[in-house]
Amino acid sequence: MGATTSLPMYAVEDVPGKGKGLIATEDIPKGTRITSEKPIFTSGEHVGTMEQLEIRIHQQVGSLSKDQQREFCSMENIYPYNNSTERWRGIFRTNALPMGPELATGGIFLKACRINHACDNNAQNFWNENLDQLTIHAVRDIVKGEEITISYLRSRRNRRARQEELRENFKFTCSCRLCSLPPDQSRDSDSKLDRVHELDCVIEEGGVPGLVSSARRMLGYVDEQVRLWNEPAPDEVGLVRAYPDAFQIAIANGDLARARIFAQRVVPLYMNSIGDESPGVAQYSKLVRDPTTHDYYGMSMKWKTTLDEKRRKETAQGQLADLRDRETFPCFDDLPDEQDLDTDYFECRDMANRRPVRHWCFLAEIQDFNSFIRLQMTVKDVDGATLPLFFHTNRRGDELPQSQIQKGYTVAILYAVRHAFMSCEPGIRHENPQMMKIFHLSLDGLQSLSEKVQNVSTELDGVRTCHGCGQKGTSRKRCGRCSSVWYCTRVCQKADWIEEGHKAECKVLKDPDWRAMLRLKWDEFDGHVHFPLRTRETS
Ligand SMILES: C[S@@+](CC[C@H](N)C(=O)[O-])C[C@H]1O[C@@H](n2cnc3c(N)ncnc32)[C@H](O)[C@@H]1O
Repeated sequence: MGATTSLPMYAVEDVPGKGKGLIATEDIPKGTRITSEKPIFTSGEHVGTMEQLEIRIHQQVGSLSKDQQREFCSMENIYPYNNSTERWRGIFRTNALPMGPELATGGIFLKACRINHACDNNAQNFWNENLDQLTIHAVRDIVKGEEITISYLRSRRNRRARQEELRENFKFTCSCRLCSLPPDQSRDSDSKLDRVHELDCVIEEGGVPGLVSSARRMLGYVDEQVRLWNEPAPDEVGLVRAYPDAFQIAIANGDLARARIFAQRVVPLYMNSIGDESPGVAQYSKLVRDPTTHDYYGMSMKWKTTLDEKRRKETAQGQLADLRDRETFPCFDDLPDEQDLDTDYFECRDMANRRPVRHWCFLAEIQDFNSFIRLQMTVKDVDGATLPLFFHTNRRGDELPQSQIQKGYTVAILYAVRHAFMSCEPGIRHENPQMMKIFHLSLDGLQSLSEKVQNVSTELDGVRTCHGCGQKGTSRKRCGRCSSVWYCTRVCQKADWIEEGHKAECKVLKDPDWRAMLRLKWDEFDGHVHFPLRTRETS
């Protein structure tokens, strides 16, 4: 892949209505490097005005060989001119191809500049800074006799926008396959391209902060783009733009498993369109090996996964919630800010009417507390960050019973938001006691318990796992207090109670709030829930 054969696989020929163009002289499979070449001259990097460009081109053309000058002068010029300097500038502006993504520098390439445009191009031009050459790769299979085409457009918009851009910049009306679709198919194609463009704009508008603050929404948009680019058949030119976005969203939120999958999808797409010695292929191959090397890694860990782990799916039917799931049980940094409309958490209305799109719960372990004027705690969150928690309850009797609060217990706050205190210290200001609950277990104990419940309380074909020794069997001996765990023998049960700490867990397992927390459909919001927490299954 990416190799150029010694004989060119194309010929420069007259193409009706387009001047000259490149025609394939053999079948060219997708991914083939059709040509790779150095410019005969460039605009240079810092050309500010037309006059400067004119001077630069005059000097450059003057120093070309006679053959190169002849070739250059035979190129198309769509601009009027009065003298040779203006003519050369016109030829340069008609033909120069970009050397880099910034479009700041353009170059004249004797072969590549002969390639005409098509909106559904079958080849792609790319300035490869590793090779210091411009490459042209086939992005689709090209058959012998077919014209080789690239896209002159910044992005693929609807038919009208494309035609306007081409008329304005290149003075021709495109009649490619996409521009010549029958009206109903053209309408379908336009509405798909309009939607892709609309999604591009929203993703771009969110910028880097949006990758975290609106991660779910952004990934949903990219997912929609991928679906659109796959209809009716995969369009690699579109997909190669979408997957890097998906990678960035996953890595910015700590989801190594998905980030790696997205990086894996980028690599072959880049190989096909820009070649295996391109910086993009090197960059994404490295990210497949270790996605944590990306700059955005660590911005947030709310979707944290290890490389080989599958991200846990939303609470599926019958599946219990996982207290280690960072989306439902976020760390402090991933909570929405009191002042922001974080669309990962809220529907996009105004601040006064923001409505959650799902439920979430902040979990933290109590490190210290006092109730000098108001109840105040210092807590440690799921990421190990320490922060203050202040309670402002105005209704008398709403305060939490002091007996419930102890160092080492875990506090759970529904719909928690970040608050900046007068001292500028970040923390949580809490007002509604119904949104808070203290569990008499450490945070780690609570998280492990949710895992254990998932693993040992469920039965498969009548087979259960003994909570004491871990062996599988069909025993019917169940803890009579919490009814949540099974044992193979009384000996196992006794040992678990005394030695393995089931005594402390049992209290939590019996708690209806705990049971409801595991069974709540956290992703389905149809009104706020509060403590005492009840779901249809637990009430
Ligand atoms: C970079 S040149 C391409 C090579 C050019 N055809 C030649 O003969 O040297 C760009 C110019 O080619 C013509 N051209 C390119 N693509 C075309 C298309 N799809 N339809 C009509 N003219 C096209 C336009 O005049 C455009 O300004």
